[in-house]
Amino acid sequence: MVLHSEPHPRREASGLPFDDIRALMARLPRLDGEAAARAKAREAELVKPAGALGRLEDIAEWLCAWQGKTPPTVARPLVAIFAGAHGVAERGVSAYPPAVTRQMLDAFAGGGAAINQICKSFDIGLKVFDLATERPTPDICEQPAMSEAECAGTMAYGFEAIHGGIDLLVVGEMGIGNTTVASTLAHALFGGRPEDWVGRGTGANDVTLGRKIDAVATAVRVHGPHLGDPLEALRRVGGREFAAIAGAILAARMERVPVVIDGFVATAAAAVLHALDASALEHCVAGHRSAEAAHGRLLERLELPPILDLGMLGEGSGGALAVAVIKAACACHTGMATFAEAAVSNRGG
Ligand SMILES: Cc1cc2ncn([C@H]3O[C@H](COP(=O)(O)O)[C@@H](O)[C@H]3O)c2cc1C
Ligand SMILES: O=C(O)c1cccnc1
Repeated sequence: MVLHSEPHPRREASGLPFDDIRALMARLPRLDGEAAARAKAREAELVKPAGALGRLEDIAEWLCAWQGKTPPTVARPLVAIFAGAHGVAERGVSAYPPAVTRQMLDAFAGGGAAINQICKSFDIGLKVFDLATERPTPDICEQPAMSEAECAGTMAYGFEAIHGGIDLLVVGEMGIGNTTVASTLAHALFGGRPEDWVGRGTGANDVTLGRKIDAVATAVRVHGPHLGDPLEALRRVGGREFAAIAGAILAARMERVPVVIDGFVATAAAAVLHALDASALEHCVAGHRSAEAAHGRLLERLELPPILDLGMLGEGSGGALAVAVIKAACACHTGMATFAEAAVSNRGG
């Protein structure tokens, strides 16, 4: 496991750092249609009834389309966990105290967290990005979480997730209180009522749940007039791990690295890119639908059906487990014999 710490907004000197992000968003690469067509044709030849591998066939095609090659590979998958700390957590919006975030960073480094075991089980790399967790972002109910420079700089820091020649990226997170932030972002981006987007996170009781709903409603009211721009929403009612995840997904798109989105929190970060450009998540799959009810709602809005539905809670864990399915899809697509090679009679009609 590799631990990275402290993001540095690199663009303090620049006038409008979001312009750089918008410039990237204006030139998103598209999928490789020829690779996708080759993959589809091969699926039809493999020794199985047509469509018998179900969604695995779509996944293999998606990998080829975004990696721009047939056969695809899942030889160097990576889970990137972005850790952030949130001023809003001081409002008592989580079942756990804010100190747990840094304690979990130690657990990741020591190999004792759930995500360590899942990565080990399926030979997945793990990098943890500590986004200044000793310095929580201001309470979003009172102030913006980040300046524009810090937000854009943290997105740029997220770009580093794809360095090192990876062929599949899982985006995950750690940050006590961040389901409240995710709910606020979702409410800011999609409207509705605060309670539509709020759930129990790590196990909030009814009192804590009430505080979560209040916090979401307050933050959206305080920043209301500015939330029409998704990047403004990200910097005002988001947090550092949200910015870094959005940046990592964007960098992966530019480099044609397919992405697996983990739970509710990672999906809320991804939703910012989707709000900027509805095609921005075409290189992504949802690895897992978490126990948070609002996650399902968000995935429906983004038209991202989850691969798994196991009631897991963040840390990249559900996304990492989905890598096992994606590896199997890749192995079948690559290693299976065709009807001709296996000398099995193809169907007559
Ligand atoms: C020990 C522990 C390990 C975790 N791993 C992920 N989360 C998950 O819970 C947090 C968000 O939930 P809330 O908004 O209710 O605080 C995030 O850190 C998330 O990844 C954890 C939470 C805890 C307590
Ligand atoms: O789905 C998630 O990301 C999630 C849900 C609950 C708690 N922490 C994270």
